[in-house]
Amino acid sequence: FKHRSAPLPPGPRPLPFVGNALQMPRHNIAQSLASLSEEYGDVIYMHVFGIKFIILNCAEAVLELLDHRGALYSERPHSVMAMDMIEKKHAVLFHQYDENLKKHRRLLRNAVDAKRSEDYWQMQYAESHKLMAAFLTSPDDFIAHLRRSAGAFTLRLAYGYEVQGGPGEDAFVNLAEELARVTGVASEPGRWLVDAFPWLRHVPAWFPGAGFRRWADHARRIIDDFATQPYLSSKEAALQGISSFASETTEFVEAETGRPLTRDEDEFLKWTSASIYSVGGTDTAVAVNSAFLLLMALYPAAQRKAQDEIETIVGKDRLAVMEDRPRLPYIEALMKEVHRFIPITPLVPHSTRVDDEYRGYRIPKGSWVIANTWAVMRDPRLFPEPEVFWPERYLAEGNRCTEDPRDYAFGYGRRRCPGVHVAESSFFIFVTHFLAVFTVSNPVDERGQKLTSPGPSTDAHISHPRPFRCTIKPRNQALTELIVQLKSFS
Ligand code: HEM
Repeated sequence: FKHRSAPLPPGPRPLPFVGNALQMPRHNIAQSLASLSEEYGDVIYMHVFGIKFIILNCAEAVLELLDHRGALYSERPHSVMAMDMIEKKHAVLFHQYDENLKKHRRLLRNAVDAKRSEDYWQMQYAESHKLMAAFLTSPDDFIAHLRRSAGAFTLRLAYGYEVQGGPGEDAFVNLAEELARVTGVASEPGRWLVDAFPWLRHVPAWFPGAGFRRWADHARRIIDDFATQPYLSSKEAALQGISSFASETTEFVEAETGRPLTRDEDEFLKWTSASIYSVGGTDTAVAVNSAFLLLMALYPAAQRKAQDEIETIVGKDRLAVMEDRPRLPYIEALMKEVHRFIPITPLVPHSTRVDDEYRGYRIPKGSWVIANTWAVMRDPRLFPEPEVFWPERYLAEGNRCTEDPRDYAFGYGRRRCPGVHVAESSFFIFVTHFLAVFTVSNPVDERGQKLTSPGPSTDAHISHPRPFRCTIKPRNQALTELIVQLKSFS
């Protein structure tokens, strides 16, 4: 009762019936929500057609609610479109916080925790060699190469599946791309009227104006194909002696129970495996690696400094390995600064099952409690002069900033990303291999206009830099030859 009498957090004045629908930003959403703090403070309330949003624009509020009060704030917001109509509720990312989710996360942790992720280094090097070779052959297609490479790694990890052909040629990689598109559209907050009026879901698909139902049917088919087909392929791979997350987890559960997987367990593991490939490694790796390329093209002094460090510590005639990582402090700082400057998951939605109170304000149960990670990364109290791309800020030669942007970039509390170790080793390998072999320069936008800053990224829930072109040129003859050789062995 105490909570019910507290006022809601401040926010833009709503209109009758539609609430804040007209003030809810549609473009550059994270930045626009962050700018509301000037008028309303760090914790903001808005509602759109009855859906309640609490926007958290500072680290203190994000950590207090999503981390320290994690027992209350680990739900996902209920979205009729994303969860019911396209039945993504089976998917780990959209799962409610219950015993099943804990089980999914336990299985994932077993496979990708800090220690186990070392088992994948060889696989990651091999993929990186292929990626560097593809950059040598057709550097302008760098995004397609990044996408293929990320898909290849996660398909191998999750299912033991080897990607076939070049960019755009593998059916599973194409499916993942379609899935990323579908998921982004389905989960945009407040986009679908059906979220406000759940009874609309019962309107037949042929009914005029019921386009959302047809769209949901299409999305459901994509998601089913996506979860099922590669999972079936993992069983074939296992028969040929190729192990994977899916096959090793099957063995693990069967050894524990002393019997084959039941149908329900098989279905369950299908969705855990799908989370590695869908939520996990694919779209995120493309986003973070392309953010890195764009930033290196924009800030050549930082690129040069990173290349010098690699040449001094690793040398000019081999590629870095994970054991080199502790000896490359500038690279580590660079990776942190990429995560800070272009956060690829700028808005992270959680929800709460109970009414709560924070700073004297009421947090109604069921609200979308959105961590604005973009705002945290641009907070001058944490990162002085946040608009400056400055990896040195984390080092003794800079201002020894002790904040690590990765504490925010991978989410919060009990829903924090389970794939962080695999993600960071992939990123390290990409950064060091790329900078040893290539230099990137001349960033221009789609219309050929010179870029001088990264500009806002896309508004999808995994946010990518907007399309850009750049020049990627080899800089080291010996390593170029090495890449060609390694490619021919793989
Ligand atoms: C640069 C790469 C990555 C970034 C920035 C990233 C970031 C995130 C974020 C922000 C979340 C939401 C956390 C929250 O709700 O508080 C998340 C969830 C998740 N991530 Fe990652 N991730 C990355 C790579 C990966 C990889 C490689 C895997 C798998 C091997 C993975 C698997 C997952 C899964 C399964 C979830 C859902 C967890 C849940 O809802 O409980 N991610 N990630």
